[in-house]
Amino acid sequence: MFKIPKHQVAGHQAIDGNLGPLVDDSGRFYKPLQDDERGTTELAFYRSFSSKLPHHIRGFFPVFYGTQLVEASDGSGLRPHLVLQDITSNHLNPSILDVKIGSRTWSPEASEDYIQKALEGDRLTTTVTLGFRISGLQIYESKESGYWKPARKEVKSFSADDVRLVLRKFVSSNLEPEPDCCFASTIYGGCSGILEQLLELKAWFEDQTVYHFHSCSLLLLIDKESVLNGRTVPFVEVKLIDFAHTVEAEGVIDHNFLGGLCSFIKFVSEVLTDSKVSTIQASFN
Ligand SMILES: O=P(O)(O)O[C@@H]1[C@@H](OP(=O)(O)O)[C@H](OP(=O)(O)O)[C@H](O)[C@H](OP(=O)(O)O)[C@H]1OP(=O)(O)O
Ligand SMILES: Nc1ncnc2c1ncn2[C@@H]1O[C@H](COP(=O)(O)OP(=O)(O)O)[C@@H](O)[C@H]1O
Repeated sequence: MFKIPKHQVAGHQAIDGNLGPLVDDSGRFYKPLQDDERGTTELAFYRSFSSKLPHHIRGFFPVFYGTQLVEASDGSGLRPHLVLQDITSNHLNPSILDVKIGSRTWSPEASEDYIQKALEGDRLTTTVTLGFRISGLQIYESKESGYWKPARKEVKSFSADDVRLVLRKFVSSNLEPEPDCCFASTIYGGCSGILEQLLELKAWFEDQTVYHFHSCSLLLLIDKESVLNGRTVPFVEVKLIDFAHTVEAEGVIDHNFLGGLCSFIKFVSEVLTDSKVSTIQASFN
């Protein structure tokens, strides 16, 4: 039984008769293959990536189960879909950030029209200034208030300060008036926290000359309830998604992705450092 994903935060959506991804009850995510070269590019990536990446890096990608003909969400009939691991399955209230990495979201091989359209989006968002932009998000606050899931238009207008605030809210038990960042040390810090995972990815990007990941996103998923429940290992995942513009690197490092990743790491580190300073100050008061 296919359903519209409950926890999708960006990208094309299977609502109002549009073409978008579907999920099933067994933890699989079905992404429709686009008709143009974006579909063939993404399929070629998923078919080849596991043999080209070192073992310790493969876990940063959703598991790929092949393709399947599925009734498309826009009513256009059977269409091949990528069958992927649904990263959100098994989580009742995940908080999710989709962060599109790179100060350039287009591949040099793209058409002039596509480059112009992408450039406009890059300039209007923090992509050019920060080397990344938040593409979408949902943050779970509580049973009473549910999720904060700002509209696409609001997300696109985020400034650098808005990004800082979002990164604070992501690891807080409250969103207003001032996020408390009480989960920062467990979720951003720690030996399997987000920062450690990003640094592991960065170490690989400093060296890898296999792919250039244009317009690819980091999907950060956390489950604050797992921290509250005192799980020894809280649920914190970092995944890479969207390879519709990923091309072979031809022996050159992906400086576009690497630069954006370093910039994003700096933003996350600052939230962690500030939260430690606040904890120390509070202990003196
Ligand atoms: O036109 P938009 O604004 O919806 O652009 C889409 C992007 O949305 P965003 O600008 O980040 O909100 C969208 O980005 P997200 O996945 O939402 O981060 C994709 O980049 C999509 O392109 P493609 O299918 O990967 O080629 C983009 O779709 P296409 O227009 O290239 O089909
Ligand atoms: N494997 C996955 N499991 C769960 N959710 C996913 C998965 N891949 C993508 N998503 C969700 O779908 C959104 C859009 O995915 P993406 O691959 O970027 O699509 P598009 O090419 O339409 O931009 C992401 O922001 C995320 O919320």
